[in-house]
Amino acid sequence: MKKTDNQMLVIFGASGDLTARKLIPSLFNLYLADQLPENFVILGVSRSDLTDEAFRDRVVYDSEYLKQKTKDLDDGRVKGFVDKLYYEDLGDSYDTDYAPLRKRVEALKEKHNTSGNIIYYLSTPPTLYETVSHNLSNAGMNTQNNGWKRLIVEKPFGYSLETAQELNKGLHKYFKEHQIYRIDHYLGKETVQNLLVTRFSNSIFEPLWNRNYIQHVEITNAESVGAEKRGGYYDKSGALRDMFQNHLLQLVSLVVMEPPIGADAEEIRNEKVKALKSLRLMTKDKELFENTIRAQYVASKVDGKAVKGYRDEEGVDSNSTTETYAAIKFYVDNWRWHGVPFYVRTAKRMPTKVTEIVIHFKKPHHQIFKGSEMQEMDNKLIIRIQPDEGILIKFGVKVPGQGFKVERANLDFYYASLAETYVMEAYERLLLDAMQGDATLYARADEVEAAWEFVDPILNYWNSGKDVRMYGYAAGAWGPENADGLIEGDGYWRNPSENLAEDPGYCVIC
Ligand SMILES: NC(=O)C1=CN([C@@H]2O[C@H](COP(=O)(O)OP(=O)(O)OC[C@H]3O[C@@H](n4cnc5c(N)ncnc54)[C@H](OP(=O)(O)O)[C@@H]3O)[C@@H](O)[C@H]2O)C=CC1
Ligand SMILES: O=C1O[C@H](COP(=O)(O)O)[C@@H](O)[C@H](O)[C@H]1O
Repeated sequence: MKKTDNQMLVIFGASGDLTARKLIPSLFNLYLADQLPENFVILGVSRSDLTDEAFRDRVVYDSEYLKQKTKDLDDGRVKGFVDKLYYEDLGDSYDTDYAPLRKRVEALKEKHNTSGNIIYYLSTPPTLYETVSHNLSNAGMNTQNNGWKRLIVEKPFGYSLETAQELNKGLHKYFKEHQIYRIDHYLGKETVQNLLVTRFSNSIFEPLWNRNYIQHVEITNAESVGAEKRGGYYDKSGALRDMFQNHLLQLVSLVVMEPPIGADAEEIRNEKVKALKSLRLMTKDKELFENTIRAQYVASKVDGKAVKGYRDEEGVDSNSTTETYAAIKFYVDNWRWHGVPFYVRTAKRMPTKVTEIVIHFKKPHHQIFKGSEMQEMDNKLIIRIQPDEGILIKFGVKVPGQGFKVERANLDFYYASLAETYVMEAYERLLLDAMQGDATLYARADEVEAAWEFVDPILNYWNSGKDVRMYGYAAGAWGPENADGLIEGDGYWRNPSENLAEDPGYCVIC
């Protein structure tokens, strides 16, 4: 087991949604699992006027999640965690003198013997990332003389290639790259990490993992929810920025990358950057027109209940041209993937919540078993990221009896079958990694920029004012029909159900 130094976690934006919904519950779970260091303190920081007690009430005692979680726990366990929580009010602005904050940090360090190791977690709006870093530096709080200092930065990391580059430059004025941890919570998901293990710890997949055997790769990220309470944020972002540029291109990079020489953070991230840089940029209007689809959900009924259209959501412009659905077809220009199309789609208000990667293998070159079913008989490797996490291989078997009727059978593995094993939540895993100084599951500056480089031309085209179609799709449907045309040459989108084992997909026999 890796060692976790004694340390302090300072969360900026601690009065916000992310702190209450994700960060504190994850830290609490780490505490229950005895994963926190012996001497450890969490200091929440923001502009809200809160005492330590009010902060503790807000993020622990009043939290619905923690109420459930602590229901059957003895109070001592809860109190043990709560005693590690403190709060510091910054005043009217994040752009202020951090001397009082420094004094508080010093006092807590002495009181709890946490040493000078500190993680600063920026859970504020992104516009404040550089401001906070600058003021930490002004107060001498980024120096590493008396212990390491790390900075965790939330998404979104930039709004475009240019803004991401500016942000990287801004942060690098105050922190070295090895101190910066850019969070992408998909990398904290167990099944996403398992993608590396599936590819590089088995000898049966790697020989097939290339253009000779793979027909196409399909990635679906579907959410059944709409913009919810984040309409204001989402309307300035859209599906491409919110999900595709970060989480989905991370998945793509793990599928595309070459085997790293080891499991070290830099080795893995070097390969991921190379993978992202090999995505073929689409720059001409014609290719952007042919290979990208955007759409918005419109009002409909889901399970008999009326569901609002996107433009009627709270915080969303009633003439909004922000996409809630994006489907992109692209190629990877390298030796391994030449000519293999990748189809990636992400959307809100789909029939179910599901994320999966499907590797479609080529059909046998020569079919000796005849019959219409054989047209459908390609092998698939389905890597289910969520829910019902697992891996499934579809392959043909003979139906007992006369002749050679072929049916498709499943070879599968489900994480749920590991009932005894505790599977950490993404934020738990990522927080623990940062505490231990392991950046493998965090995005590096060049990785984020390479992803933006691919996405920028698509966004520019969509926002060019040229006649780019914004399709509509009924809330609760699998996106616009026009998206079928995108994948047509390679079949159809696999519209998966929540349960992987029962999912027949679209094929004739599954
Ligand atoms: N919430 C989520 O599910 C997710 C959030 N993120 C990212 O995490 C970060 C935090 O998210 P979340 O907690 O939802 O954000 P919030 O909007 O809740 O903001 C966090 C805190 O920042 C302060 N703040 C908000 N707006 C401003 C402003 N205009 N100027 C100064 N301070 C402001 C507020 O604290 P105070 O007024 O007390 O200073 C607020 O409580 C964001 O970067 C977000 O993009 C990423 C993925 C998911
Ligand atoms: O980063 C984000 O992710 C969530 C989806 O995360 P998941 O772990 O539930 O798949 C998405 O709803 C949100 O819009 C986006 O900002």
